[in-house]
Amino acid sequence: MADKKEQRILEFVKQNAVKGDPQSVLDEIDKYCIQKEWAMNVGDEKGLILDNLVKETNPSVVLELGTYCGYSAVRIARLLKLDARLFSIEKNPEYAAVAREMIEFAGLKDKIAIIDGSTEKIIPKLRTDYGLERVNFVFIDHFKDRYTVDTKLLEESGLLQKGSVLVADNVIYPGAPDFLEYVRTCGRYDCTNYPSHVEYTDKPDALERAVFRG
Ligand SMILES: Nc1ncnc2c1ncn2CCCCCNC(=O)c1cc(-c2ccc(F)cc2)cc(O)c1O
Ligand SMILES: [Mg+2]
Repeated sequence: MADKKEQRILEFVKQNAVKGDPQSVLDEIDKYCIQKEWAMNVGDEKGLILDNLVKETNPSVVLELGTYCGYSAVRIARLLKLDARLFSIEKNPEYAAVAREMIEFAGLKDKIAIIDGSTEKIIPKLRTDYGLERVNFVFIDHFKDRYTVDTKLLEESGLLQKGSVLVADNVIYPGAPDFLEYVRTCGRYDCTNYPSHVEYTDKPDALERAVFRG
C-alpha cells in the first residue's frame, strides 16, 4: 500500500482508469475519493461548473495555482483546443510527482506543464523564464490566504489582459474572504459567484469567477 494518500489515488487510477482517457481518470479519482479517502480535488460537482466556464472562455493559455494530484489540470486541459497550453504551479514536490504521472496517464503531458515552486517566486518570472505573454484563464486553488496577493502579482506582472478570467475554488470553505472583498470592490473585475459544495461532501462552498476589465 503506497505510503501517501496521493500515491494511493494514482495507483487506483492506474489500475482502474483507461490510459489516454482523461474522463476515465477523473471518474476514477472521484470514485476513490467518494468511496475510500477524501482528497482536496475540485471534484465532480464544482468540476462541472468549471467545465462550463472553460468551454465559454475557450482559452489558449491557462495558468493554475496549486496542482495537487493534477485532477483540475486534467479536467481543464481535456477541454482545450489543440494548440492551447496549461501551466500549473505546485510547491509540494511529492504532489508534483504524482500529478506528472497522473497527467501522463491521462495522455495530456503535451498540453500541461507543471512548474515546481511557490507562486510568489514563479509568477514574477512567468514572462521572463517561461515566455508567457498573456494568460486567458487562471484557476486559483492553492493556499487560501495567498489568493489576493497572487492576484495582485498577476496584475503587476502584466499577464492579465481585458477579458482574462480568474476562477477561484473554495471561496466559501475553507474560504477566501479577503479575495472576494478584493475582486468585488477594487473596480477591476466583473464577478460572479457559483454556489456549490466542498468536493465529495454536502458542506456549502462556491467558485468565484472574476473577469479582468483591463
Ligand atoms: N505553487 C504554490 N504556491 C503556494 N502554495 C501552494 C502552491 N502549490 C500548492 N500550494 C499549497 C496548497 C495547499 C492546498 C490548498 N488547497 C486547500 O487547502 C483545500 C482545502 C480543502 C478543504 C476542504 C474541507 C476541509 F475540511 C479541509 C480542507 C478543499 C479544497 O478544495 C482545497 O483546495
Ligand atoms: Mg480547492
